[in-house]
Amino acid sequence: MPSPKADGFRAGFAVLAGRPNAGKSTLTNALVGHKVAITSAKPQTTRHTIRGIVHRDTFQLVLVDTPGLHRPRTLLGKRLNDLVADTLSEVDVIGFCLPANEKIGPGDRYIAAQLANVGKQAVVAIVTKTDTVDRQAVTDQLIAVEKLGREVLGEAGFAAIVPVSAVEDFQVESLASVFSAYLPLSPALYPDGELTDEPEAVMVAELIREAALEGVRDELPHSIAVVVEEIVPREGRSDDNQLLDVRVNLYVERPSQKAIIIGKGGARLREVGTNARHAIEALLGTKIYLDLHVKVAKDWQRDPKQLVKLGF
Ligand SMILES: Nc1nc2c(ncn2[C@@H]2O[C@H](COP(=O)(O)OP(=O)(O)OP(=O)(O)O)[C@@H](O)[C@H]2O)c(=O)[nH]1
Repeated sequence: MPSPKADGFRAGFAVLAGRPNAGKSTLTNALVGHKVAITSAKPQTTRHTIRGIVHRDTFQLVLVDTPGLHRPRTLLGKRLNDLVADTLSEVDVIGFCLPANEKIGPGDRYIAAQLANVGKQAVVAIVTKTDTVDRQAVTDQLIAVEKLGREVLGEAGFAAIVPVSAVEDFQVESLASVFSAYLPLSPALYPDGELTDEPEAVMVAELIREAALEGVRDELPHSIAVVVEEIVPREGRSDDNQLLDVRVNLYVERPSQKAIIIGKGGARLREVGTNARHAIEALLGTKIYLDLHVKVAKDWQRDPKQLVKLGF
């Protein structure tokens, strides 16, 4: 591996924006490739969650996520808009995902307008899922995206427009190099080392906690503890088809809180599981099977024995 201090090395943060289903997670997986090395649980800025790290010989791109960006319906008006703009201003480049197979809609325009507010960051438009449509449709979408860029960002428009297919690995590497051009000259921010179990489990726990609190933060402010029991490779799988079994217990203090987490007929817990699984797969760059259980540990916040058991 070349020295991270080599001349010309660039490192920094990028966020993938875009409405739900635009292909952000799949693209994150494709960019990150297989294993991700994470040795520190906390990114430099605690307002972001790391989704994955792209290590290359000449640059290191840290893909982060920003709460509130993708879900306009949960935004609390201007204050949260400001927060999103504020948080986004800490990344070096923004990728804005627009699927090739769907017309640009109000959700896309809403996010585009938010990105326009951020100010100085380059916004790279990414036309995703190009494998789902024919060439002409990709061309038409590129033209529509160009027009959107000029509408929301002024004459200069988007910094670049890159068509990609994460599924067919079309232009994924080109996109990584386009991003790298906007990163500052800097040594690598995270070591390209071995994955150690402990920080990996911390990150996984954080992603599950975040998914479990989504939408119920007011009802369950500090009443959730997440314990990752084990992360083990499933036996008998080939190297290019690995699966990790991730076993997790989620502790709440009261049965009423357990009911909130689980939701009607288990619907909410299934959603939590799916969201957490996507995030963890993007982080680890490999498929996982998430075995998630909710348990009541009475008054764990006040009980030192429980706290020790829960890893505090
Ligand atoms: N054919 C094809 N399908 C894709 C591609 N990228 C994503 N998809 C599919 O599109 C759907 C949504 O992709 P995700 O990556 O989950 O989208 P997302 O933007 O992360 O969605 P949210 O998590 O809801 O915000 C999934 O069913 C993917 O399999 C692609 O390049 N080609």
